[in-house]
Amino acid sequence: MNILDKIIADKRIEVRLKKEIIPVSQLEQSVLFDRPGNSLAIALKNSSTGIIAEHKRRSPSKAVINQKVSVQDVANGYTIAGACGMSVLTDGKYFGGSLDDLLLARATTDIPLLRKEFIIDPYQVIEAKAYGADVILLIAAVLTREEITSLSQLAKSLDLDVLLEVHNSEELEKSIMPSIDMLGVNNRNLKTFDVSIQVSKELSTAIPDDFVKVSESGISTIEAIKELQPYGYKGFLIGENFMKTEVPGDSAVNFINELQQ
Ligand SMILES: O=C(O)c1ccccc1NCC(=O)[C@H](O)[C@H](O)COP(=O)(O)O
Repeated sequence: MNILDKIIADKRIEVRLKKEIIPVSQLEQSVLFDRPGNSLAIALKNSSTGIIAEHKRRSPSKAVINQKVSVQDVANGYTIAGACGMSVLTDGKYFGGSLDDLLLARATTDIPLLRKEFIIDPYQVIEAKAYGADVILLIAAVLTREEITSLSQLAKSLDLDVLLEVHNSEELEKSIMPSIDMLGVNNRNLKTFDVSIQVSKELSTAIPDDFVKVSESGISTIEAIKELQPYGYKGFLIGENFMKTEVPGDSAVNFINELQQ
């Protein structure tokens, strides 16, 4: 079993248990449930830099990245840096994240927040809204077209943006639908962990112009972004490059300043 299959198998158990502990009716009572969404797609369209900065403590491909910084400091730093949005990993077992991280980020910043999660069930979309997300991630590699349709339509009904992630042309073809706002090309193969921005370049022409294009993973230089912009990319999801430093917010400030020059 590859790591992605393991993550999804664990996620199915986690979601089944969570539904028994916190029913949907309780999630819907969250004060954040009626909060209007702050669109990441619009922020990216209007930005010349397009950085989506991620909070990521650890990952299957890099055991420990940063266990020391507080999510509030990171959210504050990314906001000061002028990031278009912040991605918050909420998976506990493989990434050391939590829904509390999302809540604390929400309490700290008004910039669009992406719930970075392995979403396989409508319950997790409702949970994302209840904990303050503005955007959900759907990963084409683990969902059928029918699941992508129903999960993305639910998200839209809750005023959440949808970032759909693909890694190859088959995943892209099955995912094109009007309830998707942004198409993210993951430069990391989630089964082998190989990373190459060439993947974003190769898939770019197959992405229809009505979707905001986002390049995800393995981005650590200004040059990589300058290389990807001519392919139509407006968003750049960066995790490890910021989080591996002592003060991720300061690294984001320097990076975004340099990108603007
Ligand atoms: O990062 C991993 O090792 C990973 C492994 C398996 C599934 C997902 C994984 N990462 C999630 C992400 O999409 C990245 O955190 C995100 O794109 C940022 O990537 P990076 O800038 O390379 O940290």
